[in-house]
Amino acid sequence: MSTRPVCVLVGAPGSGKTTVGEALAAALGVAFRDTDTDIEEMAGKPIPEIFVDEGEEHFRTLERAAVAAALASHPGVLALGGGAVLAEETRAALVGHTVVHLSVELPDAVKRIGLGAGRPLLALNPRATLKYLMEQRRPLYAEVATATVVTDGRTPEEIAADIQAVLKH
Ligand SMILES: Nc1ncnc2c1ncn2[C@@H]1O[C@H](COP(=O)(O)OP(=O)(O)O)[C@@H](O)[C@H]1O
Ligand SMILES: O=C(O)C1=C[C@@H](OP(=O)(O)O)[C@@H](O)[C@H](O)C1
Ligand SMILES: [Mg+2]
Repeated sequence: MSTRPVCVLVGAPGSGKTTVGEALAAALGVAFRDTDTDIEEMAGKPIPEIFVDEGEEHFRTLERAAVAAALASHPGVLALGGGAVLAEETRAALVGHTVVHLSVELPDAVKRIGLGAGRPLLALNPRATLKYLMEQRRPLYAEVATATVVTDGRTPEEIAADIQAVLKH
């Protein structure tokens, strides 16, 4: 059996990578993995605590390692954290994989994220920070994606069905 993910999900915080990834994996009958969960297991603490105790740079180091490990070993659906594509090493590692960009515009992302609970980068001024992050990262998501699926105004199940259609092509 292949050890490559059937699909890697990238996109901004609030695009639904974790939620849609779980629905997609269930629909396909494969395992779901989220690098944020792997990082929390590696560090032995939740992501906000990693940011407080060791800082973002350390989180990014763990994230590069978690993504590389999962790309090499996870045969199911893989969701990355929204900032994983900031690393050139990770963008290079994604070449050759089936990478779906879940796109979301600011209004839906803000509604879904709320006050940014559990997302340390969005703890202060979530709307303005999210706007900045989305503008900074949009070209990076486009660079790594082999397909883009629009999520605004759609349910996770509808989005998962769209991704399944993409995977059949
Ligand atoms: N298509 C959607 N429509 C409405 N709410 C959604 C949708 N996708 C995700 N959500 C909600 O938005 C929040 C963030 O979703 P999540 O899957 O954690 O996004 P990501 O992993 O991309 O940051 C969660 O509360 C989730 O229930
Ligand atoms: O955008 C980011 O830099 C981050 C997004 C989060 O994942 P989600 O995109 O799943 O929220 C998580 O990896 C961490 O809080 C940093
Ligand atoms: Mg997530």
